[in-house]
Amino acid sequence: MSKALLEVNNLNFHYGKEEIFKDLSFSIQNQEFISVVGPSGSGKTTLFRLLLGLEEPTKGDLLLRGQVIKLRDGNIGYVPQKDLLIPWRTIIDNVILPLELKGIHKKEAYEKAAPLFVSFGLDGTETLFPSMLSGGMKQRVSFMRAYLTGADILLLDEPFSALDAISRLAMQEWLLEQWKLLKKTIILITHDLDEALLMSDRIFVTTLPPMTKLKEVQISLSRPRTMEDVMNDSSLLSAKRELIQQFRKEGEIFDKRIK
Ligand SMILES: Nc1ncnc2c1ncn2[C@@H]1O[C@H](COP(=O)(O)OP(=O)(O)OP(=O)(O)O)[C@@H](O)[C@H]1O
Repeated sequence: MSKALLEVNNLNFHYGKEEIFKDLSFSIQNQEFISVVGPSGSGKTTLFRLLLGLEEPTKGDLLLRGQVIKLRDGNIGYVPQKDLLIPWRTIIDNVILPLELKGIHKKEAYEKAAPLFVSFGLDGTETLFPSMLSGGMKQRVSFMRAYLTGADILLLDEPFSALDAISRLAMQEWLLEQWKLLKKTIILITHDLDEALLMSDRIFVTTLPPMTKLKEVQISLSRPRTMEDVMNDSSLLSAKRELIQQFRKEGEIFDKRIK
């Protein structure tokens, strides 16, 4: 296998006395689609904060193309659970924000963003305001904004959790197309197992802190995939069973801790 795009080596991190990661190591290859699933409070968001350079490891390395990740170096983009669009800026002014922050002139930023509106399914929304868009459209705007940072890796934190089932499925299929087209590496936090099975090359399962190891499930179903393929594939059924058993185990540990 080629050299990893992202490498996490012996990561240690704690909030005060609470140890979240202890000697955690993993790596991610260029253009992989990784989902992260696991119980609430197991450190998924904290892992994203470390990758974004918003927290510093107590010990260990986080390397992107062999270089230590620095605070907001712009090589990792982020799509949050809530779109966090600025309500008083038009859609195009929202998406060019990362370019403006880099000091790129507004006219040039518009020229860069404008052609993307069609492929992001947002044609005609340029001069509208966020409140005029559906939830799925707002998440596509948010994704376009992260893409325009020029980042190699996009971190998606439950981006579809607020959408209804039909919009969610449409967005999942849309995201898979974009991932293939844009040739990015995606790490997606989700609580939806079917979503993880549909999207991922590998699923990382987080465990309650202190986490020393990510359990990993490889999804070998061929692409392109649909949700029907996921539902009809018997090998995925056993992957799902394995994931559910893992969650039950974590649930039992959690129950013991709170009793
Ligand atoms: N800023 C903080 N200060 C102190 N402790 C924190 C902070 N953020 C998170 N924690 C604690 O760290 C642990 C991991 O939290 P984190 O939010 O990363 O988990 P998570 O897996 O993303 O959870 P969820 O699925 O509920 O979003 C939890 O015990 C949480 O209470």
